[in-house]
Formats: sequence, structure tokens, C-alpha cells
Amino acid sequence: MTQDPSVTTDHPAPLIPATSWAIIDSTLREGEQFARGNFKQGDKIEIARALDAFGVEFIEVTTPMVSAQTHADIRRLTGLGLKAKFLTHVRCHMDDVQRAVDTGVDGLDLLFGTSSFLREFSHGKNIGQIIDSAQQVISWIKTNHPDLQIRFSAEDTFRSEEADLMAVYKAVSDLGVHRVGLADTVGVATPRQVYTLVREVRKVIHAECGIEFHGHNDTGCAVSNAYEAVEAGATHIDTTILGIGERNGITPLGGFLARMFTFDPQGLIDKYNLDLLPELDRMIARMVDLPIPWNNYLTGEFAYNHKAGMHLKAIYLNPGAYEAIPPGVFGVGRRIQAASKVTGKHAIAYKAREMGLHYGEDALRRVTDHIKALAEQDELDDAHLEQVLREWVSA
Ligand SMILES: CC(=O)SCCNC(=O)CCNC(=O)[C@H](O)C(C)(C)COP(=O)(O)OP(=O)(O)OC[C@H]1O[C@@H](n2cnc3c(N)ncnc32)[C@H](O)[C@@H]1OP(=O)(O)O
Ligand SMILES: O=C(O)CCC(=O)C(=O)O
Ligand SMILES: [Mg+2]
Repeated sequence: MTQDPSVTTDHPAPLIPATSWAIIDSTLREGEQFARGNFKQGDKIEIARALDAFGVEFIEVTTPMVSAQTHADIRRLTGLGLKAKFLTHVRCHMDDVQRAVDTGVDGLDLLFGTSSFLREFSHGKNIGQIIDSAQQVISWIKTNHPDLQIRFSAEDTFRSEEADLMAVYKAVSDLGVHRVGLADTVGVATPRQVYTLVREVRKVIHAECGIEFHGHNDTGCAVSNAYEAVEAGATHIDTTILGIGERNGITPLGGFLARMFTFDPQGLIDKYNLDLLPELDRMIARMVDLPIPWNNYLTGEFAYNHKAGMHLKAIYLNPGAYEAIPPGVFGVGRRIQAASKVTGKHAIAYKAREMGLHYGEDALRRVTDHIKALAEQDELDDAHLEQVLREWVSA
């Protein structure tokens, strides 16, 4: 392979600087709600250390209300002395908050469902009562624990009435929360809806108040919705490693970074140790006992497999011709699959040259056609291709 020129190819000026947003990785909260997410204290420490080494800004952990063990685990995590800030995800209730404040976390992620579904079937409160609870809880935290960051999220935001949302967000922003959260709890929002709503929320909250987005992937929009949120002014995005979470999960860390890398590659390189991503994905795949999906963003087995002759011709000259993101930056390699029926003469010539073999024009055409015909019959691996190329010369 030639040196990878796509790494240094000029990129347009960043449309969205990486400094304008931060990651709240929720593998230790939303990820615990994944079907196979059942992390023991040792796993949690390993995950937190790995996320911290990668460089995520925030790590969200499950509420200490789950159990005495979870409470003890959070205390253990916050005692590790990591650079990432810990947030715990709690209901907007005095019992939960009072239990959470002695865990050593840096902030509390409060939530209250605002859609009619959740008002009727989850907690039974109307919007006025939600605002009253928010007032009581937020005021108490600010008075008694002024160092804690406070975020207030309207759960099931995208099935809530806009007027209700604006009333809630304005109220909590006036109470001095550090961030408001928009949560696409059932993964139903479209990218345009996310963009529009984030813009509307921005208008009713204070300028210094951040906006967080949490998006589920039920309709396949978790990455694009997170991107639209940032484009509209969101400052914090929730992710999990491999996207694990309730049902089919949320915005995956790798997918979100792949999306954002295209706008500000250097910004991401400066902020995160991107080449640790494969290790993160492997760690979670091991812990939940599932393979990394073959088509996973960046780290899937075939995420950088190149096969068609037209692609291979160009990719040998400049991998950027058929790659949006240079794999090496994320610690993965590319694979050139030259032996297939869809291969072409440039790929075969390149492969032959690598082996020290050279063909004239006619011979190259003939050996290429021979390889294509063989591949029509059966899979051809690299070893078989090399054997054919050697035999063709001596034949
Ligand atoms: C979309 C999301 O992912 S939201 C986050 C989900 N996370 C979790 O559920 C964390 C893990 N949960 C748990 O361990 C338990 O559910 C606990 C400890 C929180 C509560 O357990 P239980 O007291 O047994 O209640 P249960 O889970 O059956 O019901 C939920 C309770 O929370 C209440 N509730 C729901 N949302 C909120 C809210 N935002 N603020 C305050 N209370 C709420 C419900 O009204 C219900 O209480 P009720 O029985 O008084 O009506
Ligand atoms: O607190 C939040 O913003 C998100 C909660 C959650 O997991 C969801 O709504 O799917
Ligand atoms: Mg969720």
C-alpha cells in the first residue's frame, strides 16, 4: 500500500468545531438497561477507566436507588480519581436526590416524563406538578450542594406538547440548572424535528444553560439525530459503547464520533484518544457476550473492506477516494479484497507487483479474467490468488 494520503488531505474548515460539544457516555447507566448489561463492580471500574483513558468528558452512572450495591459501586467509581466527571441519573424526587448526593458524583441528571404517555402511565403528574417538583428538588440541591451540576431532562420529549416543554425548560433554566435534556426516549424523532426543537428550546433557556440530547435508535436515526442536535446548538450528547441500551439502544459512541470526525478531524484527534475505540468496543462485546456487528461504524469486521475493481483502482492511489475517514486514526486497518469476481486489472496488477511479478497488457487482461471466472465458481482467498498469479507467470 502507498502511504495513506487521505490522512493529510485538505479538509474544509470545520463546520462544527469539536470544542462545541461534549460526550456524556452512559454505558454505565443506559448500558445497564441493555438486555445483557449486568455489570459487576470490577466491570464498572474497567469501563470507567477505559472511557476516561479514551477521554470522554462525562460518565453517567445508574441511580443509587437501584440497590445498596449500586450505591457502593458509584462511591467506588467516584473514588478512582479519574479526569472524567461522574453524573448519576436520578428521578426528580427528594429521596433519590438525597441518596445521590453522598456518592461523590459531580452532578445529577434529573428527569421527569412530560409526554401524555408517561404522565398517565408512569408517574401520574401534570405539568404544573412536574414544575413544582423540579422547583423543590433543584432549589434543595442548589442550597445544600451548590457545587453539583444539575441537568433536568423532559423524558419522552418528542411525544410531548411543545407548549408544555417550553414551560418546563424555561422554569428549570430560571431555577439555574446547568443543562436541559431532550430525550428521544422511544426513538421516534426525525432529524429535522430534533434540529427544530433544539432551536426552539435555545430561545427559552438562559444563554449559559447547556442542551443535552439523548436519542434511541428504534427507527435508525440515533446518530443523525445526535448530529442534528449538535448542529442546532446542543452542547452535550449521550452515547454508549456499541450503542447498548434499552431495546435496540442509543447513539453509539463510535458512530457519533465517525459522524463528527468528518467536520473537524483535528478537533477530535486533539480531544480524544481515538485509537482506543476498538478496545472499548471489544471490551463491551466481551462483557455482554455478543460479537461486534460486522457493519459496526469504524470497528466492524468489514467496515474497511474494499472489493470492487473500480474502487480498488482508486484506493491504491488514494484511500480517501473510497473512505470518508482514515481507519488508522481510529486504530483499525483496511482490507483489500483483490480476489473476487468484481475485481479488475488494476487490482490484479497491484497485487502482482507486490509479489514482484509483472505482466504485459494482454497477460494482465487474461489473468484478470481467469481470476474473475474462478471466483464466479467459488470463494477465492488471498493464498489462492497468489498461487494463480505465480502459476500464470511460469505457465
Ligand atoms: C427512559 C429511561 O431510561 S428512564 C431511567 C430508567 N431507570 C431506572 O428505572 C433505574 C432503575 N430503576 C429502579 O431500580 C427502580 O425502578 C427504582 C428504584 C427507581 C424505583 O423502584 P420502585 O419504587 O420499585 O418503583 P417502580 O420502578 O416499580 O416504579 C417507578 C416509580 O417511579 C416513579 N417515577 C417515574 N418517573 C419519575 C420521575 N421522573 N420522578 C419521580 N418519580 C418518578 C413512578 O411514579 C413509580 O413510583 P410510584 O410507585 O410511587 O408510582
Ligand atoms: O434522562 C434523559 O435525558 C434520558 C433518559 C432516557 O434514557 C430516555 O429517555 O431514553
Ligand atoms: Mg434512554
